[in-house]
Amino acid sequence: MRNVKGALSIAGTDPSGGAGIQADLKTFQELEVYGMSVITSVVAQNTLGVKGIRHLEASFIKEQLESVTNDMPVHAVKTGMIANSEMIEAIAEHLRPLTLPLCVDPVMIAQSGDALVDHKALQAMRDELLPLATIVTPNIPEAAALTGRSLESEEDRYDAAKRIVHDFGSSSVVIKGGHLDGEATDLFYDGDTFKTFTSPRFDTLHTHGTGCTYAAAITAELAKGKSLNEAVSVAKTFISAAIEHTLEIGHGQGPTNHWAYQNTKRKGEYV
Ligand SMILES: Nc1ncnc2c1ncn2[C@@H]1O[C@H](COP(=O)(O)OP(=O)(O)O)[C@@H](O)[C@H]1O
Ligand SMILES: Cc1ncc(COP(=O)(O)O)c(N)n1
Repeated sequence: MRNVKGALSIAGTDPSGGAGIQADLKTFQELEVYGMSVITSVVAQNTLGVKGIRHLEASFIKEQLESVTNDMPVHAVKTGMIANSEMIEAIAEHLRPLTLPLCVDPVMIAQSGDALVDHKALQAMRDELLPLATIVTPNIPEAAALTGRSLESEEDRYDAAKRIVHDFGSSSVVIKGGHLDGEATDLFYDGDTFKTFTSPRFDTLHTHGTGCTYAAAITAELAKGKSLNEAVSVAKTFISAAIEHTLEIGHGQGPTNHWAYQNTKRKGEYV
């Protein structure tokens, strides 16, 4: 078998292609990692919002997981939208013995404001999934929901990062700064040191799937054996290019540009 690195996304779908499984597979491919996917929920959504959701049974999610991990080269895993505690428990039970690098993107609501998971899932996320996470990637509202505290100040963000690592057991966390004002600054903490990753804030409405894409880029880099610091650094560059060179498609909050990173790297500038 050739030295192929593989990444598995366990998430919901987005038929408009900008978020969920679809965004993850595009991101894995752009970072030259073989992408695989297990679907948790089928979502009818686009750049204007969520119209409907059909959840798959936890037992069938387990069957999908077994199909992939019993046969294919999985070097890192990402979890995205997981709608209820039964799914979370089944996924955690399968992942626990595999001890693979795991990026947990604690998806709760879509950019449109539509809820994607039920409230019981939050406790299961804390109890079952966060202790397995190599890194967890909440945005500001998700970090507030996980810690049960509001994140108004910079100090609140530092405290939330410490709580997620020291109380919930994740090896590291990056609290994403998309919901802040000013520069787009993400706060990384690995239980020992803090590090910020900053980019200019691009003035655009089209940020559908930014969190998914960012977490998928981290997962792809972990699959290649990169360190957490290197993985987050590449993901930041990847998502910044994807937002800056927006495609301006869809009638609402459009998707990011998943090929902007490679295009810019190959040509020195985006062409
Ligand atoms: N307008 C923007 N300009 C530049 N970077 C952004 C912008 N919005 C979000 N980001 C970056 O995109 C990544 C995803 O963050 P965020 O949008 O907060 O996640 P989510 O989609 O989960 O809400 C982070 O690195 C964040 O800093
Ligand atoms: C299946 C699925 N997963 C996640 C999101 C959140 O996307 P965003 O990154 O815009 O918050 C979404 N809209 N749909």
